[in-house]
Amino acid sequence: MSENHSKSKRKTGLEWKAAAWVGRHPLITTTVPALGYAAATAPEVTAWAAGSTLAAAVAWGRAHPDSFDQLVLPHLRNLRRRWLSATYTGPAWRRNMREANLVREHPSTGELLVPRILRLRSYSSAVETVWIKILKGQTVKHWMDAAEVLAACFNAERVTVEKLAPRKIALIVQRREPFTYTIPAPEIPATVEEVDLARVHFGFDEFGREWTEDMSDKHMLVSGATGSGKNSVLWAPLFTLAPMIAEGSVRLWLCDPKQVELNAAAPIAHRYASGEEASAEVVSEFLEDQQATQAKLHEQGLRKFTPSVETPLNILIVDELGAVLAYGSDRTRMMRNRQGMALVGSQGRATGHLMWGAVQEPTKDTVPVRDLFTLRICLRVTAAVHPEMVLGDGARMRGALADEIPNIPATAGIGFKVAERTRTPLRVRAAYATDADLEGLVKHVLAERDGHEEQGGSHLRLVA
Ligand SMILES: Nc1ncnc2c1ncn2[C@@H]1O[C@H](COP(=O)(O)OP(=O)(O)OP(=O)(O)O)[C@@H](O)[C@H]1O
Repeated sequence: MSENHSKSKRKTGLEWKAAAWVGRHPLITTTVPALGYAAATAPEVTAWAAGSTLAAAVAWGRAHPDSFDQLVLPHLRNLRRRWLSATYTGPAWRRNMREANLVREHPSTGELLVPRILRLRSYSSAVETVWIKILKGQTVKHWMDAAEVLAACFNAERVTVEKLAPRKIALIVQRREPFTYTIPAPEIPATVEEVDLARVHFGFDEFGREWTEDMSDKHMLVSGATGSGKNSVLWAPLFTLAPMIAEGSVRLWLCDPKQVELNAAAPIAHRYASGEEASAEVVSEFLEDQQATQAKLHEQGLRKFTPSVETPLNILIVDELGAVLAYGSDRTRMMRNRQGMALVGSQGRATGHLMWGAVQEPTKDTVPVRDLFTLRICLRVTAAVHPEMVLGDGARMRGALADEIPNIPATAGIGFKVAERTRTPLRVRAAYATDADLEGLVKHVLAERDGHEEQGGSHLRLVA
């Protein structure tokens, strides 16, 4: 058979196109007619059922916002974005595709071929991901080149393209930047009793909710390029912990290989090390302390510890993990640090020995103990692979576009964490403590400590 015979100039019949559409959208094509039929035949019953469902949903949302936000809200958001907004529904989608030059005419029938939406998920009010079947002959590059026009058409701040399969891509559409202001340093609780380790204040999330973390047993990793604001994430929780630091039930072990960032906290630290060699000493002392506590708990037949002055919560804070674990000057020392931090990461939680670390490049080569961190925060990074390295597989696809955060001072402290239950990335911003705030924090802790210390003696021992 010749080519001409196999390709008809007639378009596929509308009824077949409609049937294909119905096949692709079974839920909507069964529920809408069913509701229409019910409303026509039994309007009162339908109105009563609709009213009760609405009332139940409102009651649920008010009684238990957490489960409602987790189980119901995402579906409502998907529905609204996909079918009720003028971006992705039939004519609007076709218009947007035409504007972005992503449509084509069928060579023989002249029919307008439009890329097809396969699925949409609105992971938060700020981000949605749209799976698309692209046209034959189109490449990811066509779409990347059109990203700016698409953002304008969708009325979005940014659109990023991910390749999934030869003719399948995902558009990650970021609607808006929720943070246009700097968040001031957290308040210091007045007394130790007011400190809730399960709700340590870090800043705010994209929904305007307070961003708090349970820091009683978390190892925290903060990743971000230079100037992304990693220090603000390390400093913010110290404000909530201040009364415990003053009392001695939280002890800070600081490693400052770059010799600048954590310097201000030296006076309130249990140990402070500046430089690589001293940092290695602190890591090994920290491990010794962990092992001694393990032995003590074992002796007393205890399996769990509660922070107190006698059994304090110890936090090892390493300003630049790379310098301690990967590109420091002494290889043997780095291997010892790796081993030490691996033991802290795997066994420290039971004895109240936690580690918090900041890193610019979150690769396994730089942070071999990466997977041992139980709370991970990804600020602005320099590569598209970094968000996945820090936050886990699929995080970027779900909207953690940390590599797309503009490299400008106004975005410092903005990043993503992953919501524990849903694995959905949450955009957050850390509070920012100015030099004066840090000075105030240190003064406050020292003054409180004086009050606690009739017994005398300094908590600080500098490692030279
Ligand atoms: N949470 C924040 N909110 C607003 N601005 C911030 C925040 N954190 C930092 N900044 C601003 O960004 C600047 C750089 O921050 P910072 O030094 O903490 O970055 P970094 O990631 O630690 O960089 P480096 O790796 O070079 O040490 C700060 O001097 C401050 O002006």
